[in-house]
Amino acid sequence: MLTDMLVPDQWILWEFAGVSFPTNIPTHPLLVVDYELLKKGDQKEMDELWKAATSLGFWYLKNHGADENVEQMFDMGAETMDLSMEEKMKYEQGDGGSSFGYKFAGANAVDASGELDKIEFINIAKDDALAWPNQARRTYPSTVNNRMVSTIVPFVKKSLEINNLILSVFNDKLGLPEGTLLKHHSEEYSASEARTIKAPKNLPVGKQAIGAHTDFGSLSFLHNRLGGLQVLPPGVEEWQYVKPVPGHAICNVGDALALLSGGILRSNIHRVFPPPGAQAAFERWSQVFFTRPGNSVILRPLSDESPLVAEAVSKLSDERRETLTPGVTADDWFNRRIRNQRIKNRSGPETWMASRGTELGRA
Ligand SMILES: O=C(O)CCC(=O)C(=O)O
Ligand SMILES: [Fe+2]
Repeated sequence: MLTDMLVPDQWILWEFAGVSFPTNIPTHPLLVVDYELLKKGDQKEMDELWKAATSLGFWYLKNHGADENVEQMFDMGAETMDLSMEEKMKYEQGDGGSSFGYKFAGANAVDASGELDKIEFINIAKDDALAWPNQARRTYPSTVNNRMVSTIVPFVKKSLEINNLILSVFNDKLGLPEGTLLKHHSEEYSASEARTIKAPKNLPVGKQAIGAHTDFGSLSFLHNRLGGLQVLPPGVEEWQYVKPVPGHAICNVGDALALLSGGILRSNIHRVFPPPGAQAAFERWSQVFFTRPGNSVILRPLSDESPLVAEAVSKLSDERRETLTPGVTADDWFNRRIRNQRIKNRSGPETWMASRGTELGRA
């Protein structure tokens, strides 16, 4: 098993050469999937992707061709975060359960105690990027508008191409009628979005920058440069860092695909800590594209469309089957999770519990 995992002993930092990831902390290797091979329909590569997505639910993706787009997104993010707080707050996502727009650091809880998150981010709806210069969902700061054509639309399109190919591989592996998963993700407005995240430097050691969570949507295409991301792998009691590796995106399955696949695809819990060791002295930037189902898609296992899903569901405990069959729309699922994370909506630990997805038992 270990032979086909990447365990990088030697790697250089993306932007901060000379300040290396500590060697004395627990890390978790990920399988590596080659996007170029996936595109060619390489069977072995598709098997590798399937293995990763059904075991940990996280993998590295190389040869994705998006690095330049990501660097431009970081530039857009820096320009946006440099705006005055007053300006940024004009575009804040608010407490109603929508995630598009700006989120200030401390707007969300990171756990049941109500401790505050440490990151700010800007979320741009896929629907707005694709509708530009028309507005689909909301307005954005000038720093976003100015880079919509040069930076954001290309990043969104590239991310969609990649995540859609991965969806089509999953569609085949699950034995779903051709185009089922794509249809569930591209026929109507959705919560799909690009997110640029900034964590300030010198955060208090041992505090969560982003609380433990499973991702809300279907697929996350993540790019970070400094350590901090941690996963809690199945059967393990210790959180482990995922190393950022040059040229390798980090991809993971979110709750929506776990639900639609009857738990065959794994949505694994993760969180973000301040960068480890000497890396803590730097700002931490990450860039994500989240593919999420169309707003009206009902989240429940696609048993009627796939014997494989039906069989998986038949083997689940009653409790697990219930968790995986919320039977609500993707819009409601997403809105509930976002809304109950917002500290303004908190009445007590129960608000945090109401923000949970498939983490139950592991969070
Ligand atoms: O910043 C990271 O490395 C991960 C971010 C993340 O998990 C998220 O935004 O859902
Ligand atoms: Fe996440």
